[in-house]
Amino acid sequence: MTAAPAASSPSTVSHRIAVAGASGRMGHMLIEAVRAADDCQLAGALDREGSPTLGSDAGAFLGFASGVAVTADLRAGLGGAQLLIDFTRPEGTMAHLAVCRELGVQAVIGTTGFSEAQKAEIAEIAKDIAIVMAPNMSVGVNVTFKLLEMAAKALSTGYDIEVIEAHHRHKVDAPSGTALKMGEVIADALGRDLKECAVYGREGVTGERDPSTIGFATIRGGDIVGDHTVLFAGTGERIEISHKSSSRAGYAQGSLRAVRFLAGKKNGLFDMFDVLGLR
Ligand SMILES: NC(=O)C1=CN([C@@H]2O[C@H](COP(=O)(O)OP(=O)(O)OC[C@H]3O[C@@H](n4cnc5c(N)ncnc54)[C@H](OP(=O)(O)O)[C@@H]3O)[C@@H](O)[C@H]2O)C=CC1
Ligand SMILES: O=C(O)C1=N[C@H](C(=O)O)C[C@H](O)C1
Repeated sequence: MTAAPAASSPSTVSHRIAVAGASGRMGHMLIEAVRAADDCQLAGALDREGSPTLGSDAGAFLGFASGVAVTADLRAGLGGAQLLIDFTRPEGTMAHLAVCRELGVQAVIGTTGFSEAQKAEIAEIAKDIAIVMAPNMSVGVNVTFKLLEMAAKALSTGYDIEVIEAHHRHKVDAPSGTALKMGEVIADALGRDLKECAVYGREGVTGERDPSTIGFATIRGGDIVGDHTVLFAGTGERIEISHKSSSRAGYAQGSLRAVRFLAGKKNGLFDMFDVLGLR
């Protein structure tokens, strides 16, 4: 009888992953998730120039030696990796992607706040390398997008639609990428263009609500991980569809599902609907 290889034996490791924003909230979560996954291996860790973590072991915050030093040298950080997981800022992601393209490294992008021009550039880059990009990697949020599509179609007249989101005090973009995606899903389901019907906050004498609009409200405070509610307000009733994250672990686990989905793919731009089979 042949013994099965140990779960952590090198023969089971198939995904060599670099993590960008290695000292960030998501960077830490991802390094921990990669460490815990039998089929993943940390192959690079990036932080930007000036970061106090440069040169230290990427696992130090967990008290373990990963053998990977945090670097700001993109070619050194990506050289040994098959894939980059990037949760940073749009300008950082764009710089990282340029090197990924050069080296043939795939990418899972969780960063939010891209401009339309940056999104178009990412679609161009995806002609050369395979990319999964999504404003929210959690399974629950992506299922919520599907619920919203169904609700919007069923409640297409007589209901005012408002997207309300709350996040921690450190978040720099608003509305959240997830809230914007919720707006897009609803607008698409209703045959509207979000660019034309979105209302981002209200102040002063606004006049009565235009029923064709989709409103957004943003709350920032404390350590809220991420709450999203879509309100369909009708006459005599309200429907609320909510998702609340109480941990970032779901974003990291979703990212690893995206890593596995990309295995063997040469190019193309995908999202979590592709990864989760929700399209
Ligand atoms: N898709 C999803 O499921 C999720 C997406 N996000 C998104 O991920 C991103 C990061 O979130 P979070 O981890 O909370 O943020 P943090 O601020 O905690 O971490 C960001 C990391 O990126 C680094 N960074 C910032 N700017 C640059 C740059 N120009 N180039 C390279 N690195 C840079 C930071 O370095 P430094 O510390 O030096 O500034 C830090 O290490 C946000 O856009 C957020 O919206 C977050 C959670 C889930
Ligand atoms: O910055 C965050 O924290 C989060 N950002 C993402 C977004 O902008 O939607 C996803 C999640 O809500 C957490």
